[in-house]
Amino acid sequence: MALALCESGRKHSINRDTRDQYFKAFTKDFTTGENFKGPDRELRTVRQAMIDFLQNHTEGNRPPACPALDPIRPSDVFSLIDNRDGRYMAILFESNSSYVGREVILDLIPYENIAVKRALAVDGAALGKLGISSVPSCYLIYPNGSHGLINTAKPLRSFFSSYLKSLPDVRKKSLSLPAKPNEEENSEVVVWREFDRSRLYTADLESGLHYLLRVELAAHRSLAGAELRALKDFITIVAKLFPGRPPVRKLLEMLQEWLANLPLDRIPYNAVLDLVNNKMRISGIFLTSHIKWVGCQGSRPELRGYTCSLWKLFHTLTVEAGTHPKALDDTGFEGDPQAVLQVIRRYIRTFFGCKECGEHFEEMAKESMDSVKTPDQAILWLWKKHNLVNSRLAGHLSEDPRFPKVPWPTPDLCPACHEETKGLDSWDEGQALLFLKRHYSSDNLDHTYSAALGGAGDGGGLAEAPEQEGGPALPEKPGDQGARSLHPPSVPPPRPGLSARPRLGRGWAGAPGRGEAEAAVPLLGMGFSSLDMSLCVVLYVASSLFLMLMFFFFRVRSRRWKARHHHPAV
Ligand SMILES: Cc1cc2nc3c(=O)[nH]c(=O)nc-3n(C[C@H](O)[C@H](O)[C@H](O)COP(=O)(O)OP(=O)(O)OC[C@H]3O[C@@H](n4cnc5c(N)ncnc54)[C@H](O)[C@@H]3O)c2cc1C
Repeated sequence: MALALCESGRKHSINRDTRDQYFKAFTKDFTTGENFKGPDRELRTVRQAMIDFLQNHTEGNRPPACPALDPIRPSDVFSLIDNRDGRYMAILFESNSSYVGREVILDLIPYENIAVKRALAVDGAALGKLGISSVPSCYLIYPNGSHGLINTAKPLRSFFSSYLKSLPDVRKKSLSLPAKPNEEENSEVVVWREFDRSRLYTADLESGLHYLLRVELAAHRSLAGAELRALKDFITIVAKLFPGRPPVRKLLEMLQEWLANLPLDRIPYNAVLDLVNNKMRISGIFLTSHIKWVGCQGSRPELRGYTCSLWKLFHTLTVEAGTHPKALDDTGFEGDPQAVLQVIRRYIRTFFGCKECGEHFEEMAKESMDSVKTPDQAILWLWKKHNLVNSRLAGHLSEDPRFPKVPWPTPDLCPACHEETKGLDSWDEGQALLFLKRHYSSDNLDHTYSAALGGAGDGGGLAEAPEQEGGPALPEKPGDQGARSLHPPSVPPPRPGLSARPRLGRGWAGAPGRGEAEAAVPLLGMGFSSLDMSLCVVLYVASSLFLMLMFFFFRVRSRRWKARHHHPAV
């Protein structure tokens, strides 16, 4: 709860077993706390009691991180306008009994470049001057001195808080990170791409697919058994449901058909890579070999990126399955509402580089994936679990201060999704489902910044070194501290085609060795891949057998003919 953020001394705590006890910050003497006896034990009542307790006890031994919770006078707003301090100043006008102002003040504690105050709607003249006709309302003074009422769809705490958090330059205070050892790395220039949070960017999905197929899978030298089945099923689902551009869809379809018709029970990863790189130079097939994050950009190279794009891909797949019921016909997955989720689950378990993340996901899947009975429930299941992950990771070192982990969609993206029930934020799941179907649909795909579509063989051309702008947020080696579980390896980006295997960080299961990477080098300098060479060997053996058969066939025939010729029937 936000209250805990105010204290640098003891924590206020609630003993839920018996009665609520509160401990003042910086209490030195032994104490059993102060009892609270409210009218009920509802969450809202307890939360408001905590706010009262915090507000009342702060006079003497005030925790330095705790902002003032007492109201200012409405007329003080005018002096705040005159004496601005370069930050945003938000003033919540509310009635005497309202807690919205204090809740928004507490919600914004972890954010910088903004201060929030509250005022009671008692001075009609001042309210009139400010144009306030109803409460609660939020009056905002901008850093440049302009000011006015803000417009939110509903006058609720979550809407005010979300609006204020999303103001330009309002960021989560960053937790101190260990300094990077290399000065040069710090001076890396990252070009920022402006984007619209309400759109889904093709560049993110395609960069994610490139990473998945050419980097994440490359940690597996060869694929057999359960791994191969997990890959086949995942590629089937993606090939049938990926809503992106036709050349990428065609590549996925080709890969899926190849995997589906494979007579072998073990394949080298290089064979997959050859297809992804379109070594056969089939026209109309293309997947970028460049990473270009747009909606998944991080404010630092090690933040966001791949894992963000993976979530977006997964949501897109569940939504496509929910909105195109026939898409999985003839795949063996038709009619199974859990199919997409179960295939995603096996991908995460088998291939996702962040093992710790995979374990968390598996726990959630074990707990409730079986309860999914319709494609719409599958969409909602993934959405809810993603929000659970968001709340678990809020405040984590892997959180990008520019993209705080908050329940999604935020009220500005989907006002209809948010409700307040008994004073607590709640979701309208029907509206959330509609929103998810819109947001993750092909109609919402934005091709801005996506790679120019190359001709045959351009995807992963041999001479092409991939650009890796912003750096992907690589899942990191298992076993490292959770907080640092998504750091990029300190290695150059992979070179698809030529030694196509990336040099991955320690601990990645099956990270390829040098010898294997060299196996992907074109053989005989003639552009033959290992797939081409194995096909040649098979053809060679088959034609030799055929020639030998023909030889014996004609030999036997000519002997019979000779025998008949020398001993004619009488
Ligand atoms: C399956 C999986 C499990 C993970 N588990 C862990 C873990 O245990 N520990 C860890 O440190 N990291 C984990 N990660 C990574 C982590 O969840 C984030 O991807 C990463 O921190 C980057 O966060 P982000 O800000 O880009 O937003 P992300 O959480 O990656 O979200 C990407 C985008 O999806 C949209 N979005 C956000 N929430 C939702 C939602 N509820 N429904 C639909 N769309 C939404 C938003 O547009 C957001 O920008 C996991 C990733 C995946 C794919």
